[in-house]
Amino acid sequence: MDDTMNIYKEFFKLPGEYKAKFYSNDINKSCRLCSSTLAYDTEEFHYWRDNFTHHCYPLEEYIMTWPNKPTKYREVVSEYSIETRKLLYKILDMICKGVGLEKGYFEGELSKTNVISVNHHIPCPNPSLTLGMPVHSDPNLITLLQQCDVPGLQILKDGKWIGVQLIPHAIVVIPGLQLKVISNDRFITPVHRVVTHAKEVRTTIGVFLGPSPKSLIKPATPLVRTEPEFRAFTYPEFLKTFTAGAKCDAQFALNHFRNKA
Ligand SMILES: O=C(O)CCC(=O)C(=O)O
Ligand SMILES: [Fe+2]
Repeated sequence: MDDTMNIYKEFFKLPGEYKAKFYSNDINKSCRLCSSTLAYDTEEFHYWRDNFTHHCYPLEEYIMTWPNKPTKYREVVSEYSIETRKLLYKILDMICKGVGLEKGYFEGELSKTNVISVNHHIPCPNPSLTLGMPVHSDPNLITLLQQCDVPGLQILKDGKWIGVQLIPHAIVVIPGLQLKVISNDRFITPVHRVVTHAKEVRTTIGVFLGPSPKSLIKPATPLVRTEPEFRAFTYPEFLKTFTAGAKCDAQFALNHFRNKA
C-alpha cells in the first residue's frame, strides 16, 4: 500500500511535459489525466483536483497504456491492482453471504470493469471557495479507497457532513449504485464529497469495480419478494442518465429506473 502511494506521489511530481502526454477529457481513453472533472468545459464550477485514471483488468490488455515513469510504476501498480481485485471479491462474497446470494454472484460481467482512479489535490489557499470533489455517489458496483494522512473525504449523514476518519492503512469500502440496485435497495450508497486543505498535498487511490458495458443489471431474483424495485438496464444506459446535463445525479438516475409502486 505504501509503495503504491509513494509511486503516485512521485508520479504527480514528474515534469509537466511527461504528464501532459496523458492529459485528456476523452472518456474513451483508457489511461488519462484530467483536472477538476471530465465535464471541465461545461461544468458550472471547477474543482481543486487532478485525477489520474486507467483500466487494470485484464492486465495484459492495459498495462502497455500505463506510464513507465516512475520506473517501478507498472511493477508496483500491477501487483496492487491484482491484490485489491482479490480483496474486492472477498468483500463481495461476504456481502453475498450477508444478503443471501450464492458465493460468486458478482463475478464475471457484473464486475469486469476494474479501474484505478487517483486523486491529487495540491494545497488550496482558500478551502472555503472550492471543493476537491463534487457531492456525488459512486455509480459503479463497489469502490475501495486508500487515503493518505491528510483528511478531506466527508459523507452526508442525517443532513450533516461527517469527516471520514484517517486510520493508517485502513481501506474505506464504498458500496456503489449498482450494488444498491442488485441488492434490491438493501444497500445504502453514501453521498460523499472531498474538501480541500490549505497547507497539505492530499493523494488518494480509488479502486473501482463495475459492470462490463454488455451486462444486464437488475435486482437479484432471490432478493425480490413481490416486485423488483428497479427495472433491468445496461450499465451504459445507467451512466447516460447519471451524467445527463453533466450532473452525476444519483437520485435522478435511480428514479429513472425505479419501478413505480
Ligand atoms: O479522494 C477521496 O477521498 C474520494 C474519492 C471519491 O469519492 C471518488 O473518486 O469517487
Ligand atoms: Fe466517490
